[in-house]
Amino acid sequence: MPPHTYHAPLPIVTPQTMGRIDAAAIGSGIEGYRLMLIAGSAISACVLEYYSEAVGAIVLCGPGNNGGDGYVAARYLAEAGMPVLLYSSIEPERLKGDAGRARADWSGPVYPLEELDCMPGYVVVDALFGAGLDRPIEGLIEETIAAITASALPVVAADLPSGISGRTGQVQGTALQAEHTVTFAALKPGHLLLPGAGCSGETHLVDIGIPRRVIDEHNEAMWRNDPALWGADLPVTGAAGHKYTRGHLCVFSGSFSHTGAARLAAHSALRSGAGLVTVLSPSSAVAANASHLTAVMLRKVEDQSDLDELLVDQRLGGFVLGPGFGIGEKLRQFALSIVKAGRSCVLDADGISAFSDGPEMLFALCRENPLNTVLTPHDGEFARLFPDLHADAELSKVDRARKAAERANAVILYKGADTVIAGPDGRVVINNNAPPWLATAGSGDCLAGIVGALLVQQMPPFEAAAAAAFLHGEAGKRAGEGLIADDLPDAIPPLTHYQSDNRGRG
Ligand SMILES: NC(=O)C1=CN([C@@H]2O[C@H](COP(=O)(O)OP(=O)(O)OC[C@H]3O[C@@H](n4cnc5c(N)ncnc54)[C@H](OP(=O)(O)O)[C@@H]3O)[C@@H](O)[C@H]2O)[C@@H](O)CC1
Ligand SMILES: Nc1ncnc2c1ncn2[C@@H]1O[C@H](COP(=O)(O)OP(=O)(O)O)[C@@H](O)[C@H]1O
Ligand SMILES: [K+]
Repeated sequence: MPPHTYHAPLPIVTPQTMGRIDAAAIGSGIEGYRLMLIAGSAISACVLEYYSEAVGAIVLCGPGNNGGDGYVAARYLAEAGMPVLLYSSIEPERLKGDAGRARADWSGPVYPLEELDCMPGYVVVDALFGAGLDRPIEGLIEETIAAITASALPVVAADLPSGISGRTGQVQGTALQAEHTVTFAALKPGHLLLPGAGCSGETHLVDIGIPRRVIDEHNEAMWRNDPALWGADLPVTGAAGHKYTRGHLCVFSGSFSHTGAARLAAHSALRSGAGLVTVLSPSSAVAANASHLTAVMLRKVEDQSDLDELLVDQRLGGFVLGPGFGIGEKLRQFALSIVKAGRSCVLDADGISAFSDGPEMLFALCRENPLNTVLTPHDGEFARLFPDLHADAELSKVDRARKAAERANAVILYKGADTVIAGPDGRVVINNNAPPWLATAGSGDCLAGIVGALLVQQMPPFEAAAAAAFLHGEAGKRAGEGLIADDLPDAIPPLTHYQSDNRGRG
């Protein structure tokens, strides 16, 4: 793809903000049509790079500037010698502004969309809708998308696959499935959130001449997860360090038949640099845990008085509570006393579900002890803790995570193939390095352990959660397809791979 790309961390902006960025760039003297020419040339470059053997290109142009990109791409493809068939969803004379100019510069025929023939061997350029899609697709365009989908012709999308909301990643009526999406100036949430991420195929971000300064001025405190965001906050093990300077994490085990989750988290925490990790086990499970643990330590914690005794030791910097623990009053009391004691706390799995019927006390304690707590819900757990946010169809996953973090006064690591991490201060990252085979039992327990390990090593919680999601994804890639959760801890890459200076932080 073209050499014009931005350095990490990559900002993500909603289409609405992208419109403001376009306007600001144009207002500062950059010609709008010039931006469109570069956008169209990047689309044609993508087609030529990946589909040089295609019989020709079918270019579908819509009613706005996305259609304008299509006309420009069509012209460059034709100039490169590729046969082009261009179809328009409106009478071409109705195109205005830059799109009208792009149409005027296209000297080939324009066919009405009704005449589309999905001939084998062609590649489709989708320039129907981009940032301006604002309602469900229906009628002729819906039929067109169905015909292209049925034909299985490869699709290169301009900016966004038509039908995908750039703001939410949701399908508006129907959507095209692209193999490549060429987008401009900044990623949109729809490229990274499901199902948009899946429909986008491989996304190429192209610098069309809008200065990074202009993009940064409009930043929405949202980035694609990248070490440039948190590499400078990773713990550094100095030569004079010892195990206590690397932090001591405690992981609560469940009862006799629910002990594996805690051990996965504990093992992952050690591999993520925690100096010491102790599994806290009820008496019924001490023997089961003892028979499986070596480097990880073990201590009996049966009831609140055992925990209170433990909390006196200030070196125990953080706790992972929830995996395999069981839902009930005991969990709630444990969680509240840890947060109250000002210790770092990762609440995962049952640690989240246990508060379904009344999270207010937890949230209030988190407000009193800010920057201590990370909640790691998957979608079902999120729905239990934040049912109103989950049910609000207007909200994107980013909006939901952001509102939840603000309400809970805690960092929310909202898991899934499109994991979103949000801080109570409004910062958001979307993680996109996780391979699909991470969806395996126990994988989330490992993630909770990584978060806990980074917290006890004094990493700020938003950065710790973002780094943990990234390390978890990398571990999944290193372990490879077919992994089981037992493989993950040993596949966690060394933190030093990602350490950096403060260059990219927003
Ligand atoms: N200089 C720049 O700004 C640059 C912009 N660039 C490009 O511009 C794109 C944004 O352009 P855009 O704002 O014109 O929006 P776009 O996606 O073409 O669609 C808007 C049209 O669609 C219509 N419409 C909406 N939903 C509909 C539906 N369901 N069914 C039917 N119609 C529907 C809506 O109609 P209306 O609501 O007015 O009836 C309107 O006419 C951006 O994605 C990028 O590709 C690049 O060239 C770089 C420089
Ligand atoms: N399709 C997917 N692609 C990539 N990662 C995924 C996918 N589905 C789930 N994950 C990740 O796998 C982990 C599963 O965690 P979780 O749902 O808590 O499972 P468990 O409780 O069995 O450990 C999460 O980190 C989640 O983000
Ligand atoms: K498009």
